Amino acid sequence: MEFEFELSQRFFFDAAHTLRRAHDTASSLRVHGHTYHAEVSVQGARDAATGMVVDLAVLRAEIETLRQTLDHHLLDEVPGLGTPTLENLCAYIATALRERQLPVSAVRVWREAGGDSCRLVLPR
Ligand SMILES: Nc1nc2c(c(=O)[nH]1)N=C([C@H](O)[C@H](O)COP(=O)(O)OP(=O)(O)OP(=O)(O)O)CN2
Ligand SMILES: [Zn+2]
Repeated sequence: MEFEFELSQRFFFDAAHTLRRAHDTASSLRVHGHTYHAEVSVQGARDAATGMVVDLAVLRAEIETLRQTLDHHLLDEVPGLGTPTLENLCAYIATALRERQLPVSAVRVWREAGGDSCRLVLPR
């Protein structure tokens, strides 16, 4: 029987943004920062030779490359992100890593301070 595994790695980044929205706009409109936390999950069967779904060192290296496009950036100006919401951050991270041929199954992004969290589950 072939098992399916899910590996996950976490990272964080500090970034600024503004957020235009109908509700409670004053503070959100000013440029301000957050510490964002993210967790990327990859899913699949083991490679018979390596016993791995994907080498965690490879995943970590790809995440670090991606992280550099977000950390200490003004998210409003990050190409391809769109409005800097948690949803768009999840989609941005998932898209970037899938483009690197990683079998991403889910991405979660959250902010500890306000308790906000968003999880994106991708179809297989
Ligand atoms: N569907 C979504 N709704 C909202 C999002 C989101 O990402 N998806 N984000 C926000 C705000 O960014 C969030 O409420 C935090 O408020 P913000 O003005 O950005 O910063 P604060 O300092 O007020 O929040 P802290 O988390 O306490 O730093 C709203 N809706
Ligand atoms: Zn904010």
